[in-house]
Amino acid sequence: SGTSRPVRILHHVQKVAQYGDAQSVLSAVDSYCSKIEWAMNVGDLKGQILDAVVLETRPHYVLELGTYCGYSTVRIARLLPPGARLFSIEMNPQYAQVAREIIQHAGLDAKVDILVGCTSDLIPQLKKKLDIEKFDFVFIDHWKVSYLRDTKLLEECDLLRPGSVLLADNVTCPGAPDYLHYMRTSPRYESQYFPSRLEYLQVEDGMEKSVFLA
Ligand SMILES: O=c1[nH]cnc2c(O)c(F)c(-c3ccc(F)cc3)cc12
Ligand SMILES: [Mg+2]
Repeated sequence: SGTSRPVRILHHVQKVAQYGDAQSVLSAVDSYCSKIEWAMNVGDLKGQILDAVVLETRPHYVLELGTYCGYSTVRIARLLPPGARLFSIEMNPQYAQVAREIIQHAGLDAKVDILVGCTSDLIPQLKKKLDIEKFDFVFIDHWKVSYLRDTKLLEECDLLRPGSVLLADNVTCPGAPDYLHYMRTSPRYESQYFPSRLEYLQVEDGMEKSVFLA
């Protein structure tokens, strides 16, 4: 087929979702991906855990690792107060472009910046580039083998403060065992597992919430 899966998702959103209505954008993605073709969005079940953690954290500065089509970006940004900012890093330029258009359709583009590149290259540049001191909330949803490396990079770049919350998707499926072990044994974090299901399927998955202590 000529188009990519993300482009087909974007076209569905543009066809059925109400412009400026973030919830209708989320519903359009979820209905497309549960009925027509699966895609690696965090989905509605794990999305409800994400919502709860964002509401509880009330973050001003948010970092997302892994944008894909922007589903979780919309999910988070719709809950942010005016003035809060979300920076999302995506290494695939095609994904990033689709995400920008889905985020714009949701009316949330003023709160969101998508940075195209590799997390290991961009994380060390964030303080200088964004004039940001620390992130209050980090959503980790890019590639399981990079979860631990990038978390250590956030620590080394002094981008976390006591109370910063990290939430990681897919810690059970596909799984990030080294990340889980680090978070559950490090004295620098208070970690908690939220069991759930893989997006659009009956397979077990879960999210790990970790609070940086110092
Ligand atoms: O690579 C990923 N990045 C971010 N999120 C993912 C995800 O939520 C998945 F379910 C999956 C996934 C893909 C294939 C499977 F069989 C199971 C899970 C992958 C990712
Ligand atoms: Mg995921």
